[in-house]
Amino acid sequence: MKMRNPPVNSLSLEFLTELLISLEKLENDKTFRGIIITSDCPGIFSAGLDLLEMYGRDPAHCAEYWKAVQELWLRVYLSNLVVIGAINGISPAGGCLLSLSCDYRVLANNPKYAIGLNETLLGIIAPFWFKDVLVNTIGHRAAERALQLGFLFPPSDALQVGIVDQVVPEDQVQSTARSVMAQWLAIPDHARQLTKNLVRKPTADRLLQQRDADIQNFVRFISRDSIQKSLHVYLEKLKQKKG
Ligand SMILES: CC/C=C\C/C=C\C/C=C\C/C=C/C(=O)SCCNC(=O)CCNC(=O)[C@H](O)C(C)(C)COP(=O)(O)OP(=O)(O)OC[C@H]1O[C@@H](n2cnc3c(N)ncnc32)[C@H](O)[C@@H]1OP(=O)(O)O
Repeated sequence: MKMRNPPVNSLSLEFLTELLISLEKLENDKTFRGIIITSDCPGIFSAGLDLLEMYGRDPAHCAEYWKAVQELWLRVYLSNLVVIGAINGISPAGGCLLSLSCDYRVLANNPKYAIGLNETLLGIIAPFWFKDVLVNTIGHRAAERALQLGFLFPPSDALQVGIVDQVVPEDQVQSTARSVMAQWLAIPDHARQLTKNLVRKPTADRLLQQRDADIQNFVRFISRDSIQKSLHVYLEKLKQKKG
């Protein structure tokens, strides 16, 4: 699955909906046993959640958006398919969550391709289920530092901390992802799927048990004047960077 939402593969409501529909189709087609998620935007896996879906929007829109974000995460995280991330670009915040929700992550060795939950740098916080997935992946202490400081790990650090499973030369990302897929597909589906569910369900259940409350919390938080101001400042910084 090649993500194509130029210029930066931001996860807008429309793009999330497209991804959800595509994933559902693949899940329902029994001829598919695995997917490799990668990007068609040069140098960018995904810029994460679309800031314009959270800035200057009314509460109803924010609620609809957050529901779609939850939905995509649950679908990827709990997918019965083998999901491999072929991460061929930078993947901050929501882009990192998407990567972390794969069963295996292969990152291209380019110092620009940083990965991490950088929410605090935007003046916002990573929701508890983003945090849970990071803690599950790199452990409590490393996650505590990474989350507070908004670390974006370059490939060598990403491998060391375990946020990705493999770092390979850029031209080998897709072929490596395909070899990894072959290894994973050698395992009988029912055994692998039940095991995946056993490991991941408790984390997913934490959100499933309070989805509506999570949406309300998000809407309340994102609608605060101070948070809207932080988003404004961050968006201005992105604009000014262009010069
Ligand atoms: C109680 C608590 C309850 C709940 C929790 C509450 C809140 C938490 C909510 C959400 C968590 C947030 C998760 C996220 O994912 S936030 C997004 C994080 N993403 C980033 O920080 C990346 C920002 N982008 C960049 O750093 C660069 O754009 C990038 C390195 C990806 C690419 O750089 P490049 O130089 O190639 O392109 P740019 O010129 O910077 O960008 C082109 C164009 O795209 C716009 N852009 C970039 N990123 C985003 C984005 N994430 N959303 C929307 N738009 C984006 C950028 O502004 C440019 O636009 P334009 O100037 O109009 O061309």
